[in-house]
Amino acid sequence: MIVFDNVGMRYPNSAHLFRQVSFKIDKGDFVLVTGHSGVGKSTLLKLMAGIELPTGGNILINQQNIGQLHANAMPYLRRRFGLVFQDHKLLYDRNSFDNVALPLSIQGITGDEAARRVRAALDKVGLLNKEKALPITLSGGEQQRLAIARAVVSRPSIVIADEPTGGLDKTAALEIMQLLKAFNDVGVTVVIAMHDVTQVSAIAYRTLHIDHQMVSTLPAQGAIL
Ligand SMILES: Nc1ncnc2c1ncn2[C@@H]1O[C@H](COP(=O)(O)OP(=O)(O)OP(=O)(O)O)[C@@H](O)[C@H]1O
Repeated sequence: MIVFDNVGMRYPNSAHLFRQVSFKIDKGDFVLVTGHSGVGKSTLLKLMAGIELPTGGNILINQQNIGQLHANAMPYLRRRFGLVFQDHKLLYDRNSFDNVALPLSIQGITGDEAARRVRAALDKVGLLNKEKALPITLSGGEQQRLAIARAVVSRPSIVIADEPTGGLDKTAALEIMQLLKAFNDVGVTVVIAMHDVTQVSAIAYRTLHIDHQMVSTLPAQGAIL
């Protein structure tokens, strides 16, 4: 569970992005973070994942206050999260298999166990037949699916995706959303930042809308696929 309790955030030498923001995301929720460009969607996701720390208030991840965590504990917290960025952050000199294996090798998981988990993740995103392909040879949608495989290979309980459908056509965008929904259907909490929600109207979700330094919670919208 993710709890924001009176959270404030301002970058150095900048105005406040948020003031006294409070909300709760329950385990298994499927949440969209919406708002216009520059309003702070990416920052909100970074705060959730402990990549940025708030300048006020408290953020709790599964009852742990991340502001009070020892620096040594941060890597363990981050393992709960699978992160998907709009620009993929793939390694373009490594093939698909190696890209997905990377988070496992950082955790010391190698050999047969790693190979089994990498192939299971590639299979889930429909890229098992592309394990030897370099990312540059994949389409935009396939690269994004590869980034999702890399994000879920460590079996995170929360997947955070920043504009995961950016730059994709409607069909590829819907595929990505269905994929994220499939992980959500087996219990993974999914939080997605998205400025254009019209692409995903067929998916049920809760919305956190950011406007004027405030975050409001809107009820579920759309219909189940
Ligand atoms: N590391 C940083 N240091 C200083 N300012 C930052 C930093 N990161 C973001 N900002 C500023 O904070 C504001 C919010 O940025 P953020 O990326 O969170 O917005 P966003 O809603 O995700 O935007 P977009 O939809 O365009 O991606 C912007 O004005 C941005 O310039």
